[in-house]
Amino acid sequence: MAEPVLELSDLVKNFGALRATDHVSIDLKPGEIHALIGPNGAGKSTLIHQICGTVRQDSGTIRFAGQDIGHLGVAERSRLGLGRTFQVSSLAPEFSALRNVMLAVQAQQGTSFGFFKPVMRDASLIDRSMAMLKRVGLQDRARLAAAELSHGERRQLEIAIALALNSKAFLLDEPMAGMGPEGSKSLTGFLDTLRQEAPILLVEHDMDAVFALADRISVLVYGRIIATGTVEEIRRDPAVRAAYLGDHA
Ligand SMILES: Nc1ncnc2c1ncn2[C@@H]1O[C@H](COP(=O)(O)OP(=O)(O)OP(=O)(O)O)[C@@H](O)[C@H]1O
Repeated sequence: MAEPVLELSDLVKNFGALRATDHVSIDLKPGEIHALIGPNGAGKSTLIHQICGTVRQDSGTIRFAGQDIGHLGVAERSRLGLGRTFQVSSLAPEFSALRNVMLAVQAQQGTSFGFFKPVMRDASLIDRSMAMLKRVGLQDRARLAAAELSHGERRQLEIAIALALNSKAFLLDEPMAGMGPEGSKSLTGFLDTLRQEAPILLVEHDMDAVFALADRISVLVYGRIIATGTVEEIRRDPAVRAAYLGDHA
């Protein structure tokens, strides 16, 4: 059995009297898409934030690529290869798609805003960033400002950035949100190929996408994992049906 790329053990996070993460243990194995589903306010985003370091856990451990990362900052985790996209976009809206990718790569390399090598003249950086835009199908939109891209294209751009950062795992927080049926369908197809690059922890409410993509699903309710299993196991699970899936199953 392959070692997990990412492993959360007994993670706890309280916001005052509210326990948002209640002894959560899940892992992400090479090549898989592990979906995290659950009702609004169940604690899915809080969990993603703990993995990438924007929220610090009260107790429990987070192992990534063979090391304990629970004490590391956001930038260090990103440098180790944790690629993430958020519900709220982290793109620079006035910069071109290409420049957004280039800045992310530069920041990761720790060479940001060098005086001696202006970013837009760094040919190898441009080539690498263009290759990533091509990978997500945005090569013809490279010169447009991020603000001019459609919602779906901005999501693709965030994934291009995660790819450019040589991510060893992708954390995707509701990538289908705000997409029409066509957009969701094409993103589902894309995510299916993305798993070849690195495994994906996918927070998603779109159950069609989850059922189409997930190798395993974990169900979070009031901060606790109530079940982890294959699509079929989760669809059949009476506790999951009662707490979340209902008619979706
Ligand atoms: N910084 C914070 N301070 C206090 N409470 C918070 C904070 N962040 C989240 N919470 C609370 O923690 C709980 C879990 O929220 P979280 O956003 O993680 O849920 P979610 O499963 O991602 O929901 P959704 O599906 O709506 O995105 C909620 O009750 C929320 O109000």
